[in-house]
Amino acid sequence: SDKTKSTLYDDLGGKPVMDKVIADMLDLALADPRMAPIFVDSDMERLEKLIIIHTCHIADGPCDYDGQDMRRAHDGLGIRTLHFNTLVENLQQAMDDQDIPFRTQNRFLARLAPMHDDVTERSPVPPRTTKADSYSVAPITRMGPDQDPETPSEASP
Ligand code: HEM
Repeated sequence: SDKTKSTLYDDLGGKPVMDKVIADMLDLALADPRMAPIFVDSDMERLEKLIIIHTCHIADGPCDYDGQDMRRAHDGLGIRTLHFNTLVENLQQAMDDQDIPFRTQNRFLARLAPMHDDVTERSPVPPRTTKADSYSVAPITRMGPDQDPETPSEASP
């Protein structure tokens, strides 16, 4: 590879800028009451370090992320598309604050967007229990019109 060509990580401003961007992104997320509950059980110091290494790796910086894969890391946290989009907004705000050009921001966001499905969960579909289901099925199968106790048949004494 061409060592004289800058990486996306370089274009984003390298470690001094990106460490600050990630710290600010997490501060913004924790300050948002829709986001904070998702982080309650997390060691934020550890998480910040891992995300700094991971984002550096994603942006072709000089870092090797060997932590959990994204699906496993986020499993069971209840993260929805709303949370994903909010964190992206927090990240954009943090990058704006460091005067990272939009063009460069978008190159980075384009590498994060495909992780949406690994990070988020869909809401479970509730079982379909309507009044119509129980009324139309249960009485008819349990007894026919002849056995209706309210209308004794002609044959009964
Ligand atoms: C592209 C999007 C995302 C990336 C690249 C990413 C990256 C990471 C990384 C590298 C870790 C550490 C994994 C480990 O513990 O080994 C992590 C954990 C975590 N992420 Fe994300 N994340 C993303 C989206 C989100 C979103 C949208 C939320 C919620 C708003 C979130 C909340 C968390 C939490 C709470 C943990 C820590 C879980 C724990 O304490 O074990 N992440 N993420």
